[in-house]
Amino acid sequence: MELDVLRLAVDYYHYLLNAELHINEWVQDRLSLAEPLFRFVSIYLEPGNLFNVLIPLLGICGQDLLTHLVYALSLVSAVSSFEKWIYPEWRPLWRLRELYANVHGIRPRVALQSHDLSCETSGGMPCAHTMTWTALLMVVSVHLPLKDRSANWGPLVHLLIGCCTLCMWLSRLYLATEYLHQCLLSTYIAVSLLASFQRHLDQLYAQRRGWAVLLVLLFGCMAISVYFIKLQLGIDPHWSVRQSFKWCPEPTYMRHESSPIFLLARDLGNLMGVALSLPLVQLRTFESKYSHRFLGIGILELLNYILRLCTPKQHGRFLFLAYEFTRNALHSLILLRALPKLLNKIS
Ligand SMILES: O=P(O)(O)OC[C@H]1O[C@@H](O)[C@H](O)[C@@H](O)[C@@H]1O
Repeated sequence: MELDVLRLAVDYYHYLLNAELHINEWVQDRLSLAEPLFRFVSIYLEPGNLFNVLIPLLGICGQDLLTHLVYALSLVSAVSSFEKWIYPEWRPLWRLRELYANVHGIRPRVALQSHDLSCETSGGMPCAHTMTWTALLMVVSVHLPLKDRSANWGPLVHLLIGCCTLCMWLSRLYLATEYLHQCLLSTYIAVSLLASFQRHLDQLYAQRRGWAVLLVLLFGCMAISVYFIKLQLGIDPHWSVRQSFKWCPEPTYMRHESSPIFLLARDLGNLMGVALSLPLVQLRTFESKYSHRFLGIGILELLNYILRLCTPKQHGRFLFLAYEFTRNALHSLILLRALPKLLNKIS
């Protein structure tokens, strides 16, 4: 009986995945005019660019906003990378190609175009672009200097956030990197995470450094355990990378920086930087002049850019991961701890 229910659920899930391919096809057919916008959104608003460009830029407005953004988005992005590592779900293009490759199976009457940006190497669920983008918009909305927030501006701000999020969904659907349910669930997860983050904001800022560092190390150990558990169970930990290699029309479109292990190293690095900078209760209230903030953040991001260019990609996986972990940890540590102290002294 239980087995029948399970089989029914699995069948329904596969049916849903196949049916949803028509949504991607519809978006590609009907909204091709907006392709430049969709490409812009997926390239420039991807999580890596948010951390390296947009968050520091927004951080010029104030330390409180910067601290809130780095802390919340590091958590949200880490959750997304963990989920991708534990259970990498299908992406529409992989699934469609697999269905067509199966000579005995039923082939759906769907045609999807593959783009250079479609060659992602991590799983489809959750959509990291959607999660981090939604979280960023929500944090920024909390800091908008609006009078009478609830009565007049509240609905308008929510409408704006909704439109920007929709634009990200359409971009991912158009590039056939995500299914619609993955976009919807990602927004739901991001909103829920942000809501509970907001509820415990004071405690989170007041956390002790030692505990937080221990927790990040524990997350790291969990990620390594997942790898070995999967090997024990006969599950390929690199399934998503292999799918990408199999179906990407041009291997040079694939990027080291989007592989699941890299994403984990990047996000654990960000989290470690946040953990090392705790407690943040006082630091986030440090005031400084805009011109000083502009200069300080500008110099830091220039150095970060040079370090990114020097990433050792050809000297083995371990060096690459250790470098990325350290660079991201230092980046958030400086943004949250060293920068406010330095600017406060100068101002
Ligand atoms: O999950 P998505 O939205 O398809 O994105 C896949 C990856 O795309 C990369 O460009 C991002 O740097 C990663 O953070 C992200 O995980």
